[in-house]
Amino acid sequence: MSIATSITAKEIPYLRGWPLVGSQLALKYERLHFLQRLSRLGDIAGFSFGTAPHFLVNSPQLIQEVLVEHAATFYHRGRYLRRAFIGNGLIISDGEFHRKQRKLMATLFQPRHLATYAETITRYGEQFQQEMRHGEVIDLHQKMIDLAMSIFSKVLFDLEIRPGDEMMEAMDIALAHSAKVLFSLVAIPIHWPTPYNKRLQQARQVLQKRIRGAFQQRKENSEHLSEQNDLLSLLLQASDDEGSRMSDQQVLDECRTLFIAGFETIAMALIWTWYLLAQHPEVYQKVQKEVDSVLGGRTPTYEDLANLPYCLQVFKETLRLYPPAPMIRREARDDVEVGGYHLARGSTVLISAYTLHRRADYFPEPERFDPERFTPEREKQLPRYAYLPFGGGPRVCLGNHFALMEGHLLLATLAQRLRFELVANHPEVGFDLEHNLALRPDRKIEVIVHKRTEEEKQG
Ligand code: HEM
Repeated sequence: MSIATSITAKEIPYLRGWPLVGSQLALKYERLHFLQRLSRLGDIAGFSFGTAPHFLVNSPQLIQEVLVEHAATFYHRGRYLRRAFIGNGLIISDGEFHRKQRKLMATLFQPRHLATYAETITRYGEQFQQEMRHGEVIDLHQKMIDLAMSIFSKVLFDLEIRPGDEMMEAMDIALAHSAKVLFSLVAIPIHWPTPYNKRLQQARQVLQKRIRGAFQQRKENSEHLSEQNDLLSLLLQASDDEGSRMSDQQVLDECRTLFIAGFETIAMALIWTWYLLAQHPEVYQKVQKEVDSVLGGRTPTYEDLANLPYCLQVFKETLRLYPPAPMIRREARDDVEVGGYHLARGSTVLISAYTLHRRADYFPEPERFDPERFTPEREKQLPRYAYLPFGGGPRVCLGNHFALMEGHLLLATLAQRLRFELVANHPEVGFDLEHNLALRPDRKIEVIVHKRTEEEKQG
């Protein structure tokens, strides 16, 4: 089955869904499986969902057209997120306002700031490993969420958040809600007094209270702002070429945005990294050999990263197999041609790093975990937009350098001191893309902690 969307345009293969609901159930309950079925139809494939035409675009060339060349035509729709949690933050904003905000916010991730965030990351990493006991069984999933939350709240707001903090649950509710509304044909207004909305409002209040608290504190001590290096303080000081600053409301919206965009993605990337390493001892040994020879027992610094290339390869390969943000969504403002295919105004385009990263023509034996794919020489041979964990074009992830640095540093810090072994007969984990935006394991991942001895380190 295929559809020709104009007389001259090429035909787009099409996957027909159920009458009335189209592919809604498949997208809601078996999203990854459904996206993979679509990707097998070709570089672009259509499916039915609601009244608007929907397409999965799965080739580097077409993705470049959507995200870069026609970036102004394909916009990012996020009105439900806006109402509920983010206001008009960077993920939601559009056009000239987005461009201006992006420029302002890029200053937060300059190398001199990254170097100070690096110190926070390794401090928390060392604290984490010190608290581990040899032989104990831990829930890797929960521990990585706790670690990522502690680091991110420190970097973002200079807040100390410990496991069990109310922020954890509030974030979970916020993220699950964002995912729920993304593929619902009917959205219940959030001011209706349903039990679900009550929980949502409570979560929103927790996030607002804590973020406003940190914000108020900066405002009251504004004379010390320039001495502080957390992202909130930098946002308050950021100014454009004419010297204008963001309004207070905008600063708050951007803080919430950074939190929502950055925390869960990093946490998931860390979980998948350790899960894969526990399954591949030969890769783990190579990581440990590298950290032992470069660091010799000391805590890594930002400057060390250039000398730890294998650790970075491992992290990049993890993001290929399990991209924490596995789907990007855009809508066409106007009729548009993409790769000779005609897409009508109002069409929705999905881009899935999960299916793209499984194209065997770019990643032979795609299900195999193989960090050698990311040696500098081999990475250079990949076509642009074949590897897309952070998206691309004017909306490419703002925190991509930060995220790579955090993964790289934590890998080096922890691998030097610890080894994780999956408990015997651990079931294969599945993916929970139905309840959250990020690619999450759908169950506990239990591992046994091994603290490395000096003999082990000397090989
Ligand atoms: C491994 C971790 C991460 C992954 C895989 C990831 C992935 C992504 C992707 C795919 C997008 C593009 C979405 C789109 O085009 O619609 C994005 C956007 C964004 N990310 Fe990340 N991200 C990560 C970490 C972070 C961190 C740590 C931060 C903040 C410190 C962050 C902040 C943002 C922001 C603000 C945007 C919106 C950019 C815009 O629309 O201009 N991300 N991220």
